[in-house]
Amino acid sequence: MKLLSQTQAEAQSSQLATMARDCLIDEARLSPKPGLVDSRGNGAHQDLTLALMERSAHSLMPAFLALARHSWLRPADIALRETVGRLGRDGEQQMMAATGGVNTHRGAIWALGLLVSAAAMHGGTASADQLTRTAAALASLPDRAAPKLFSKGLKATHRYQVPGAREEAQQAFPHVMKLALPQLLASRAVGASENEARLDALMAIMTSLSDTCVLSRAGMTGLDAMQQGARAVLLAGGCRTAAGQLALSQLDRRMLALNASPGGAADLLAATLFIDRVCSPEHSYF
Ligand SMILES: CC(C)(COP(=O)(O)OP(=O)(O)OC[C@H]1O[C@@H](n2cnc3c(N)ncnc32)[C@H](O)[C@@H]1O)[C@@H](O)C(=O)NCCC(=O)NCCS
Ligand SMILES: Nc1ncnc2c1ncn2[C@@H]1O[C@H](COP(=O)(O)OP(=O)(O)OP(=O)(O)O)[C@@H](O)[C@H]1O
Repeated sequence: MKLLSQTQAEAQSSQLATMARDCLIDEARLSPKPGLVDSRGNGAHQDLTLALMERSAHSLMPAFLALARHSWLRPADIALRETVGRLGRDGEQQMMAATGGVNTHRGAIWALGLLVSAAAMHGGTASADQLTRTAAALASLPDRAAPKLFSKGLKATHRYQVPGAREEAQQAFPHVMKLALPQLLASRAVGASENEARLDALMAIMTSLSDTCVLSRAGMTGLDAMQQGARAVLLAGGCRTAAGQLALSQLDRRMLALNASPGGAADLLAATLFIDRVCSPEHSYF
């Protein structure tokens, strides 16, 4: 009996890690995304390519697998928070080794890492609400081993007095739960293709996120351009309409002109796709 449940835990952990990796690849390939790396090219980035993003996503499989295994049926306590912190930092090192020192997925490791852990903590049976609340509980606990780094993201949150990646997780991913997932479902329901529905979900995040990637490179001007441009796409009817596609290409040009890239929004789209997949009733795993 014990052996059977161990085998199940192992198989399900492996499935969670595979889903997290696939969501990163789906996000990276999704096109056309404003300012971001996609199947068309490098967006506003000098040091990133689609091939590098995909290599990075593959390099993160062991980290996601370790996160799922160590979190399996565990409660949200400081011991688990510290384990997850260590495994997340190991994942960052694996990413850096795979990319020759380029930050391809730091924010994504944080968001997806917490969600993979949360799914494993629930042993596979969780709603989107439960998943994000459990991830938030974990993200809100202190990690004594966390290095005191003054990152670009922290600098932007202090300078502009806005929430960043930590707060998004600690507040149970409001941009995923209140904006992206409802938009993904609404766009699918009106007949958008899967590609268009995902782009609409990305737009929904961009209407409101204080994306510290954009703030660091292009300040408040860049953030305003991102939020207003994304609203214009959705107001025009979203990416399945000709007007929405025109607004999207205008937003893309504007982001490139400002050297802005909404990496935080891209991470939260990957998180949205992960929750959509994990909580899908068609998913045989749950
Ligand atoms: C919390 C993290 C993301 C650091 O955030 P910080 O804002 O200090 O720094 P940094 O600029 O390096 O990275 C922020 C990244 O988050 C993403 N992001 C930017 N803005 C936002 C936002 N508003 N909401 C969500 N994500 C965002 C972007 O990808 C950005 O590059 C993370 O690297 C971290 O501290 N990890 C520690 C390891 C850990 O505890 N892991 C546990 C889960 S695996
Ligand atoms: N498709 C994508 N294109 C670009 N960035 C992405 C994409 N998907 C996710 N990201 C996120 O964006 C972040 C990278 O953004 P960025 O390059 O602005 O960060 P940086 O390396 O800290 O800053 P800079 O490039 O300004 O030196 C990563 O942490 C990653 O998680």
